[in-house]
Amino acid sequence: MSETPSLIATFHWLGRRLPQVTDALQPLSLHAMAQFDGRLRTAIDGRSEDKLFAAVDYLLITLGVKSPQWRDEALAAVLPAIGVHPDLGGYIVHQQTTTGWMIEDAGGSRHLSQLPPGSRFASVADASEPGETLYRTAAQLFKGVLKENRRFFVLAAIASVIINVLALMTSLYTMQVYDRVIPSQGLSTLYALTAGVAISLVLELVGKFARAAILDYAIRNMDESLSHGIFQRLLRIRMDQLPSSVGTLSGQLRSYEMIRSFASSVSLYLLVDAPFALLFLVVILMLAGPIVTSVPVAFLVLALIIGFGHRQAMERHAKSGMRASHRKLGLLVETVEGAEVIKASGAGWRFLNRWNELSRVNIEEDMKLRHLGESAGYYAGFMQQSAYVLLVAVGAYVASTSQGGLTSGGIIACSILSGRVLQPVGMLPGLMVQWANARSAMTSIAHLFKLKQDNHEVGRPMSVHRLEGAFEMRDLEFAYRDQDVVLKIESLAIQPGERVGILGTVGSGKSTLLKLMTGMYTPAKGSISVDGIDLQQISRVHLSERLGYLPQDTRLFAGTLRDNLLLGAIGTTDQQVVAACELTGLASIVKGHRKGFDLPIAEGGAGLSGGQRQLVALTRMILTTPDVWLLDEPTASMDDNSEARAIEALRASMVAGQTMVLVTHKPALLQLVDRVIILTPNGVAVDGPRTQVLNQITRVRPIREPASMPAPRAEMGGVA
Ligand SMILES: Nc1ncnc2c1ncn2[C@@H]1O[C@H](COP(=O)(O)OP(=O)(O)OP(=O)(O)O)[C@@H](O)[C@H]1O
Repeated sequence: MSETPSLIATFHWLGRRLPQVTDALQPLSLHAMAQFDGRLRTAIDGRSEDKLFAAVDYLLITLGVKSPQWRDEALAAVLPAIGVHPDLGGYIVHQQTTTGWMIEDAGGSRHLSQLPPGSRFASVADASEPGETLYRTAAQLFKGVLKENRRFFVLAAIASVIINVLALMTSLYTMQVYDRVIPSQGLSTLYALTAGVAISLVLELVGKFARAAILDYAIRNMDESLSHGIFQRLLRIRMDQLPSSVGTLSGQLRSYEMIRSFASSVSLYLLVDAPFALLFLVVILMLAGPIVTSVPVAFLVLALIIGFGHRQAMERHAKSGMRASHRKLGLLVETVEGAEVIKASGAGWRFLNRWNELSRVNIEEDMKLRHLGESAGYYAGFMQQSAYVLLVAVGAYVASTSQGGLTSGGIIACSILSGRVLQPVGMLPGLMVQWANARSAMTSIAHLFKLKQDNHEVGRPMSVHRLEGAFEMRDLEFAYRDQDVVLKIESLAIQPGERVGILGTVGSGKSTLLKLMTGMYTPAKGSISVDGIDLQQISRVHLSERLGYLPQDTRLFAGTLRDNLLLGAIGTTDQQVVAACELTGLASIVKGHRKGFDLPIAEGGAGLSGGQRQLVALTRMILTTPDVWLLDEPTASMDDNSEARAIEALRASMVAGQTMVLVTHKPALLQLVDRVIILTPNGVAVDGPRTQVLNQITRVRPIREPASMPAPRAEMGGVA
């Protein structure tokens, strides 16, 4: 087994790549990646093949493969599989072909006539059992995460029993001192009792620390799993299901913090002690009889009634307060994003008015919630004090009127225990405010979980490793959420290898058609398929990999230029990045900046011009080497020179036989296509070979011919 760092690198690549290959798998957490790395290094340093396979077993099990089976040969029936060679490292076997195997390793995808001898193989096909690791509802997620951590709660409950039993000692000690030590002046008994109670106090303290540490650990675990689960759900929401308000959506996601703060609140820890109120009541009953016990019982019931009486109002205010705060967040996002337009149009005052109105509602609801919490708190305090006084009074009455029964030590012990019974009630108001917030946060998150996901209701999405690009649409209708139909297509077929240009007036549905072809949106009616398979049946991850989509509004993300170019790419080498940048002309921007590829890019791509952003997006797309190219106005913000270069870059990057669909208003781009479709909201108006359609348009109104309009190239495929 070699010790080269590149051997480790092949396994690191495998760790990053595998979750994407079978998309039902969970991505590897940083912690798991570190564990995997540690095991790998031990195996490689010790030159132990067994340990190497054990390390890869760890990776597979972490990713959801129940019991990895290693074989000496790859079986076509159980692909995809991973191959491990002790010297060459890890790779993925995707497909068996008539002449060999399609494999993928850190260097990219390749065809091999035979798999490297000495490799062993384990299938990862079983790992994508649907619904195994993904929760369908928010409630399932919360329950699942609680279940995963239940052993910690059992330990915390055991610690609670010990703590509460030890807590009895103080009251019993007091009783013994009053009833035995003082009357008999037994100092040695006092010393022994005091030593005993001191030990029990220390043990109680230790127990409390231990319980807090256990719960802390459990809550941290739950926190990680919940935030992971919620964000993962967000990433899987189908595009046409996403709420139109970014603010509301981010508010809904952020509201998860409320649940966390509820789950980690100190009062919740103390609530664990609540069931022990029953134990204390039993002890009071044994010490002082039913009349005295009725006092804490009556106050406990009364406090609970008052507390829960406040609950409904609290939840109502929490809900409307949260709604206002989500809308405030939405307004904030919109204002920051549109600051330039707001300033230029002098509309600041409108936004300020809306902000003030939302703030007013938000503050009012918060105040009401706080007042309710405070008043419930005052009542609880009043109950505790009254219970104490009444217990002493009733105890004294019972002691005075009955013979040989209750002693003064017994009364003091009972009053201490009664305080313990009512202690959780004092926590109730604060807890209820947090509960009200957590409940409305739960409702928000439940809404998020109700939105349909990619591959909705498809039991096992299909894996595709290559797309021919034959699209077919039948009786297609599409409407954005709760709106009118914006696109109708009775019948449209695109053959593999065709290069199609889509023209049409503003708002005629060109971009919408392209979005539907990506499979990110689903039609309200009718069907859309690629290579004979309904788009929704194909795994979203596989579609994203094989289907290149360049949207009209190019979005870049905070980070460096390199981060943006490599977004989602794995195994792309620096040479490939440089070559793609040379091709599109992005290289001149890189060379012109002191930081080169590390050029910082701010949120949303600020720092680059519109045309530069498009160049980055185009280069990114070229680097992903898709099978099908869906381009929406790829050069809309470019000047003529940049556009000409972008056209050449596209021409050079598209392989013969690949399908391309291009939406454009720019005649120059039409040189890339050999078929033109003119779209209207009511469907396809014109469809035919480029020259014929352009001539037809020119007869109606003159159109500028593309600057250079070469004859359709052989590899562009035939025209319809
Ligand atoms: N996210 C959206 N939510 C609601 N309606 C939308 C959305 N996007 C587009 N529309 C509507 O759908 C219709 C078609 O829009 P689309 O963007 O597909 O047109 P287009 O032909 O690409 O226009 P353009 O040439 O201006 O880019 C328009 O009437 C538009 O108002």
